[in-house]
Amino acid sequence: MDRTGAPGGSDAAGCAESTGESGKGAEMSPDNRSNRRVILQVPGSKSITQRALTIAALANGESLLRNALIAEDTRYLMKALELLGAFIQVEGSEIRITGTGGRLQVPDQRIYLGNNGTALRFLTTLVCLGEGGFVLDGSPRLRERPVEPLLQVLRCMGVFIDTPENPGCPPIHITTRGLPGGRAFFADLDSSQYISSLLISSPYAARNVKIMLAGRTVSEPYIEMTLKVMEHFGISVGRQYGKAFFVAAGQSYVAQSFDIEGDFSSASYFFLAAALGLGRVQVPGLTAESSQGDARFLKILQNLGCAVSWNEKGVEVACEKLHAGDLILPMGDIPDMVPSLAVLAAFRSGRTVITEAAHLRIKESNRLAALARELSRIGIAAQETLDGLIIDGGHPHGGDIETYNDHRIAMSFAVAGLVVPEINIADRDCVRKSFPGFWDELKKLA
Ligand SMILES: O=C(O)C1=C[C@@H](OP(=O)(O)O)[C@@H](O)[C@H](O)C1
Ligand SMILES: C=C(OP(=O)(O)O)C(=O)O
Repeated sequence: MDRTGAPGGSDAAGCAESTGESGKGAEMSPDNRSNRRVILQVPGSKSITQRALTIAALANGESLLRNALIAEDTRYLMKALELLGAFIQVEGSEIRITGTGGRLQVPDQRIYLGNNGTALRFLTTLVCLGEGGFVLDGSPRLRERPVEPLLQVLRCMGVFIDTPENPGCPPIHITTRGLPGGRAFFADLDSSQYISSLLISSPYAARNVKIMLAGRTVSEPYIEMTLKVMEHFGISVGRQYGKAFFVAAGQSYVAQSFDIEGDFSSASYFFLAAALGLGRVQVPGLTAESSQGDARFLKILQNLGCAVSWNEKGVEVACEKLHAGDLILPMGDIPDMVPSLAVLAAFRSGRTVITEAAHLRIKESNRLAALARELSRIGIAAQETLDGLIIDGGHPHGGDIETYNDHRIAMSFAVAGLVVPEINIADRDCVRKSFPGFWDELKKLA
């Protein structure tokens, strides 16, 4: 299936159409809010910040990251990288980081990562570059998030790894004398982060690394993003048809200045607001040529009738009326967009079938279960399937929303709360993971 989402493409397989009366658009903006222009700021991309931090921590010399995300996840990662020997200074959204040159310090404590899945996966390979014993650990939820496919590959290369408390999950005990390198096979993965992790640290392995992918790989745009950030810091990776990657041994990253673009995942909540008729939303700092796969959410909105326009500052999204009708949307490549899409589906006339999204079960919460349950709390029929959700749009009403300590559940339902009175988010603070300023920005739409 074509997943480009280009207008006229088959991104939205099904039979969406503009019905004139039955769409919810008219009801969504009873007070003509859809015409006002609201400028909303988003922080730097979480995924790019975490790649740049990890790579800069391996580089020789001082890197400067501008417009970095400073939030709970990146703070946990920075603390971890400091324990491993990097020197880091934060001023506003700028991070100066002096790398280790790949010579890691062995911390005298476990490395605690909260619920930062990306950092857990990235550091699992990175600590293998050291000499000694390392323990990676995190919150109770992180202790349920799997790393086993990556551990198997690292064990095959000769690293000693133990997960004494929960098989394949943190705490991860790693005893190492450097990353030996060699061949790595992955099949039918539930996270792209294993591949990004191996790619990032492979230049420092003792031998060349060849990564081969068989079967299904999820969240593929994140692998491209990894390659792009590696390239920025001076390392290019050989590849064959997107299914094999080759990293030559004996290389090192070169410290760089790096401007980090705005975060499309964070911006999706404001795009959602525009789609629900809450204003012409402008988000500066985003680029149409982004390596962030989540930019595809805009294509989905366009296919549903929203107007998306770009200028040199960023993007503007506006929506008079959403197309009604049944849709099938495969979301395997952009899992973080599913909460935003699910809330949109709740307000749209017709059935939305979200597929290829089984990996949402291993995120900050089991997002498929969480979304089905919370949508039903606001009166929307939503059913979990093997690999996604079936949502029948309708007329959401108020309700108390449980967040499961998941920032994306909180932020997507918060936007629903701007359309429908009395949607109360139980734990507002959980947005600190990726977007501490979220509530202040959202106020501009209220
Ligand atoms: O590499 C990354 O920065 C990420 C990859 C995705 O995870 P999976 O590859 O585990 O789906 C995404 O959900 C996560 O928020 C960030
Ligand atoms: C899944 C996410 O992050 P991570 O895997 O890094 O915890 C997310 O931010 O939605």
